[in-house]
Amino acid sequence: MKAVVLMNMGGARNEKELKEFLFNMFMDKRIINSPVRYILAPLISNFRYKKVWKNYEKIGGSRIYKITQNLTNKLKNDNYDVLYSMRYSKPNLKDLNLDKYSEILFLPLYPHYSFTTFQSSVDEIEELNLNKPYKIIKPFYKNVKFNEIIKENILNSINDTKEWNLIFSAHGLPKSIIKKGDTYEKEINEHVNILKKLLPEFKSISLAFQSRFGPTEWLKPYLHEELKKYKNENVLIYPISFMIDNSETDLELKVEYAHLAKEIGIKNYKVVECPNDSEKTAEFLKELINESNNSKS
Ligand SMILES: C=CC1=C(C)c2cc3[nH]c(cc4nc(cc5[nH]c(cc1n2)c(C)c5CCC(=O)O)C(CCC(=O)O)=C4C)c(C)c3C=C
Ligand SMILES: [Fe+2]
Ligand SMILES: [Fe+2]
Repeated sequence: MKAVVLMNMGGARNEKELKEFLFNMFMDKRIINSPVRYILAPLISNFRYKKVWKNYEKIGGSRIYKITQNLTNKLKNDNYDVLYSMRYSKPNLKDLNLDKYSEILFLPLYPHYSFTTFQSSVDEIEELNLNKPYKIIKPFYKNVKFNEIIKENILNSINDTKEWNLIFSAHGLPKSIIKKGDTYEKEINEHVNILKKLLPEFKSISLAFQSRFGPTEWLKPYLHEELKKYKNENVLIYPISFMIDNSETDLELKVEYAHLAKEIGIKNYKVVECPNDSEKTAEFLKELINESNNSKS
């Protein structure tokens, strides 16, 4: 029997899970590539989780689990089992009982490559030392079906596109990681260009980066700076880095940046849903899985 494993970052449904998530994230060499992580991971997780959980409570915890579980159920069929794993929270890949499968197809749910996301998932797969055939589906931001879903979600959120300024909000990344050869920024720019060509006319279309963390320089423009340009205007945000809604979209974009938008005097501020567990997303992923199962390498 074959298995397909959906892989995602993880998230927090309670305080304990948040502490674990933060600890595991900052212990990942793809996030902090120096032994200083052995000091920073316990420090950041211990000092941050209580304060951050107060914010997570506003959204009742992360939706990443529920949606990933629904998507997993929708993909189930007679030809292969479908499972999911989370990089920084349970179940981790090593917790799944993969021994019983003859072949495995891994599907990291990241549309773009980054050392910190896709490559970190590859690390996790390699650590399993599997002695059976397996494949890993590559980032899929160029996929036509995927981009049709994004287009549809954007257009279903508003009526007159010419009245709205569309901002693609990408999760940020430290510039130091890009300098080491991470292609994330390049792929995000390419993705924005693909989507621009598919979309009708908006008042404006731009790209900004959310979630800067710590004192170093991250990819720019920062979303909080970009928003300042739109006093008395309508702003529609599309969270371009994510397949599935999570605290970065439900809390950061829909609560925290929404609050900032109000302070700035933005007229209307809306955030588009991610592809999530819709029928169309399940169809798209089934196609991606079938293409991969039928390909040689
Ligand atoms: C050094 C810090 C971080 C890097 C680099 C980073 C990259 C990165 N993250 C995502 C997706 C998600 N991140 C999420 C939460 C989250 N991310 C960081 C830090 C970095 N992310 C922190 C500290 C947190 C926790 C929240 C907080 O304390 O502010 C999540 C959400 C999890 C959830 O609970 O729902 C996702 C998803 C991407 C795609 C990415 C690089 C491209
Ligand atoms: Fe993050
Ligand atoms: Fe964030």
